[in-house]
This record gives sequence, structure tokens and C-alpha cells, in this order.
Amino acid sequence: MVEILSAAGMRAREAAAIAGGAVTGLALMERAGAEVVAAIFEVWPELGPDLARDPAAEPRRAAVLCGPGNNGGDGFVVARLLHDLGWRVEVFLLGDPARLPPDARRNHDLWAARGPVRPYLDAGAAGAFALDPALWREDSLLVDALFGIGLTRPLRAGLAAARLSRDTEFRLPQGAPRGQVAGCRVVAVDIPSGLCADTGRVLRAPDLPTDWAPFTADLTVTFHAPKIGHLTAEGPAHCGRLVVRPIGL
Ligand SMILES: NC(=O)C1=CN([C@@H]2O[C@H](COP(=O)(O)OP(=O)(O)OC[C@H]3O[C@@H](n4cnc5c(N)ncnc54)[C@H](O)[C@@H]3O)[C@@H](O)[C@H]2O)[C@@H](O)CC1
Ligand SMILES: [K+]
Repeated sequence: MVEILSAAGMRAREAAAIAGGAVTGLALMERAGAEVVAAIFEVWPELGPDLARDPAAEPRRAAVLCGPGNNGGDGFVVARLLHDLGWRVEVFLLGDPARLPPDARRNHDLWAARGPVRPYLDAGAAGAFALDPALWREDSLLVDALFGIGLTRPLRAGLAAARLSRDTEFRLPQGAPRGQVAGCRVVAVDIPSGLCADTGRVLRAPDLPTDWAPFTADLTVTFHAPKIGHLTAEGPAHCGRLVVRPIGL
């Protein structure tokens, strides 16, 4: 029988493994990020490390959106691994690096030795996350690592920022279209940000525009077991292809 977990159930698994000394949180995060990258290449082998690729060819591109918790930490791992495979990676952080939890902070710092961390939102600005649509292609990746199973409060308008899905425009929070990103592939780390892992519903604050939706992923890579939110309510419409990968729990 397939095991389906709540957020609390997943946390209990992780906590038991860490408390039993079988693994550290940092090792779990490294595995989670590595499994996301492995799943990307498994689902889209045409994106995989290709030693025969023309060294003069333009590198593939990824934008990684990292949130303020350990989901963001997974994102920093993904960014580092793709970078080290020769991808051109842009990283955006929602929040203050100094307030990241320790494992996420460690992976932030490992990334920061490789490239800049740009703000996902600018104080007072409509939104800092913006990519030049001309540079984004069908083999580019947008990695959504803003929130995972730790999304506990309703999303407010200011945080909802850009919405992006394949073949649609991406928008700033106020809804102004910013351009087309033709065919860019969207990968959600653990769960598309904005969905509650226990209900599959978007956690909406009253000020969230009614037409706002979480990133619609082409691929969602979750860890150990599917969560209730992947399979119910608004979950299936936002997850795209759901891949469950082991992380050693
Ligand atoms: N050891 C671990 O706990 C592991 C966690 N992993 C990853 O970590 C994730 C869980 O990490 P966390 O528990 O840190 O949770 P998240 O990273 O999902 O989110 C928590 C952060 O989001 C903030 N937040 C919650 N709701 C918000 C809202 N509406 N608006 C703004 N901010 C909000 C919280 O204040 C907190 O800073 C998993 O989904 C998975 O991706 C994996 O790395 C495997 C190991
Ligand atoms: K996510």
C-alpha cells in the first residue's frame, strides 16, 4: 500500500531519523536537492549532463526561487548542483539570509561562494523577481523552492509575487504582465508553493488577488512519500507530474 503522509507525519519521520543518529538534517537536505536534480534528468533526459555537448554552446539556464525555510535550503542545493554541472543559475531569496534555519543557511553560503543571491521581493517595489523573457527557452528551468510543508499561514498579496507557468506570461504581484516565457519548465521542490500539504488547498489571505494561483509545476519532486496535499483539492492541478524520491528515511 502506498503511504501518504501529512506534514506532521513527514516531520516525525525526519525527526526520528535525525534523533536516532541515522542522518543529519544537512545530509537530508543534500539528498533532497540531489534527488530533485536526478528527477529532472530522469523525466527530461534531454536536459541531462551531456558530455558530447558543444562546449561553445550557450549554457542551459535555471532560476531558483528560495524561501525563508528549509524548502529554500533544498533550492540552494539544487542551484549549486546545477551550477556545478555547467548551468547558468540565478538565485532569488525571499527573506533575510541571516534568518535562515542553520542547514538552509549553510547551503545559502555554499551557493553564495558561486554566485549572487538576489532579493525575490524588493521593499516598496512591485516585485524583484523578473527574468529577461528573451533569454528563457524551452530547456530552461524555474525551480520553485519558496515554501514546502512549512507553509502554515495564509499567503498575503505582497508575498505572492510572480506567477509563472509554462506558456503563460509571468506577472508581478499587482498583476501587470511582464512578458512571455515560452516553454520554460517549472519544477516544484516538495510541493508547489502556496499549497497546504495537508489539504491541497491554496492558503489565501483576504488580500490575495482572487485570480492569483501558485506556480503550476510541470514536475513536482517530493521526498519519501506523497503528501495529502499532492493528491487532493487543488493539488493535482498544480503539481504536474509527481515524482516521489527516497532521501534515506
Ligand atoms: N530536515 C528537514 O526538516 C528537511 C526538510 N526538507 C525540506 O524542508 C521543507 C520544510 O522546511 P520548513 O519546515 O523550514 O518549512 P518551509 O521551508 O516550507 O517554510 C517555512 C518558512 O516559511 C515561513 N512561512 C510559512 N507560511 C508563510 C506565509 N504564509 N507567508 C510567509 N512566510 C511563511 C515560515 O515562517 C518559515 O520561515 C520541506 O518541504 C522540504 O522541502 C528537506 O530538505 C529534507 C530535510
Ligand atoms: K516549493
